[in-house]
Amino acid sequence: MKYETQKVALPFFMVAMALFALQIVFGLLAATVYIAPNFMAEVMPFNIMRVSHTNLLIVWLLIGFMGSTYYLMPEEAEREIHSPGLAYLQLAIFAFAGAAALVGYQFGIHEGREFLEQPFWIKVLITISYLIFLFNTSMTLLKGRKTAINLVLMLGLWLAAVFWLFAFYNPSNLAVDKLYWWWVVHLWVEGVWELIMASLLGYLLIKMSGVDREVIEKWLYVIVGLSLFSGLLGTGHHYYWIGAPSYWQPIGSIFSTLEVIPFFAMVVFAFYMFWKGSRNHPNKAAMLWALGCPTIAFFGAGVWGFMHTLSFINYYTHGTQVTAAHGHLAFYGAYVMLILGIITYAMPQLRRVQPYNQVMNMWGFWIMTSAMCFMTFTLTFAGVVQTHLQRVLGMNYMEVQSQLDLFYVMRLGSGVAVTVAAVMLLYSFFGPSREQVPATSAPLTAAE
Ligand code: HEM
Ligand code: HEM
Ligand SMILES: [Fe+2]
Repeated sequence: MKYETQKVALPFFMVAMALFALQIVFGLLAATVYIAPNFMAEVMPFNIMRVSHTNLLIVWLLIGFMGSTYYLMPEEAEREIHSPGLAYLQLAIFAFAGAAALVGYQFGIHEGREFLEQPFWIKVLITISYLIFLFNTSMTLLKGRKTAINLVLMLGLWLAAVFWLFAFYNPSNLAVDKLYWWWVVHLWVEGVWELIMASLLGYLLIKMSGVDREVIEKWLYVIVGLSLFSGLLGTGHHYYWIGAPSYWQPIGSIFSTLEVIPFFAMVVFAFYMFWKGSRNHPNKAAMLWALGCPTIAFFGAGVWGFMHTLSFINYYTHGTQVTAAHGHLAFYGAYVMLILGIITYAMPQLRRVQPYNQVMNMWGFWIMTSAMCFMTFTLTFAGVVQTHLQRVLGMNYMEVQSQLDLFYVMRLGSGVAVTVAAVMLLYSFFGPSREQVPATSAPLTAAE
């Protein structure tokens, strides 16, 4: 760690991981309801488990993005963070807002609108915290060195704030409501968050592969261009059945198909850099995440997204378990693995015990990734059966659900495996350090 204020990232990573653990707990509860419908019905209805699960995911990913930004910004900008005090303050506000939302949900206080259920005043707190974060990191950037990595990262973070503003606009006409709802939900994960993903991956690749910055920067600009070009009009794949004009059928189908390209480019980018790179970085676990993230993102977002993105296919699959399968693998590959990778890379340096508990971390990687893939397969099979029975044969929804029990049991089983892997990862991040720096490994240079 070259700069003192990089350590600001540590509490962000700790809070993010605590919320990740909670997210998984709510996922397990919701998955149990699928098998035993009355499970906890009196204490916590399914919709509350679900909203807690999805909101915790988004909140911890955002906190993870913030921590990652604080971690890399000093190295990229070659100066200390503008104000560490502001960083701790905005984390406290954000964590308080997230916790208040979560507690409120348990009492049934929410505004509906999937993912944007937070009550108005909590949205305001989130906005304040995020603006402090943007101010703090932008000031650091403005006064320091500008690189493609920190510029693209900040662009992604700023654009995320711009689209977040549409969360405050909730028209009473349901069709118009949905139209703008997707400006947050789709344009984040299939637009501006991709800029965050590409730049954070670029950072890991520069650090670990030793490839020239110029090469990485060129790729970065291409990926940014491709993401925005395809992702903006790709929103049309959510406008098929909400009362929007019919020209969205071809526009949505064509542009969302193009969305696969930036995800593919990121896989090629990562493997090519490691293949070209000369450096033998000691943190093998972080390398595994840096390669695994774009790979699983390509399958989850690219392949599983394409599966149901053409309007004449989506006509049948819309809102079935196929969607849930895609939602899980895409979020996991693109954003969960990204943050886990950054933490795997940064933690040994933040704790000054480089590298450590790598074997445990890599087991966590393989178990969690296989379990998420297995969960995706079970939900995909469930979705295909559901689509056929419900949308082709016209069977009643609940009757169809009773045919899908086996898949739901297997989904819960893979959820248990994810939980085991999460415990291993948390131990590898925060537990006592096991491994010493092997004498033969490359010495840590300032470039680490
Ligand atoms: C990392 C990137 C992505 C993430 C995190 C993601 C996540 C999600 C989630 C959570 C949903 C469900 C939304 C809801 O109705 O509540 C969804 C829907 C959808 N996604 Fe993605 N997605 C990503 C990329 C893509 C890509 C690249 C494509 C196309 C190639 C795609 C195609 C779709 C389609 C067509 C739907 C609507 C499904 C339906 O009609 O029920 N997604 N996505
Ligand atoms: C890190 C991994 C995980 C991520 C990124 C994730 C993400 C998501 C997302 C985005 C949704 C909304 C899906 C949609 O609207 O289509 C969702 C719903 C859900 N997740 Fe997860 N999840 C994860 C882990 C788990 C685990 C371990 C379980 C437990 C088995 C689980 C069980 C569920 C259930 C039951 C739902 C509700 C599905 C429904 O409404 O039908 N998730 N998750
Ligand atoms: Fe989308």
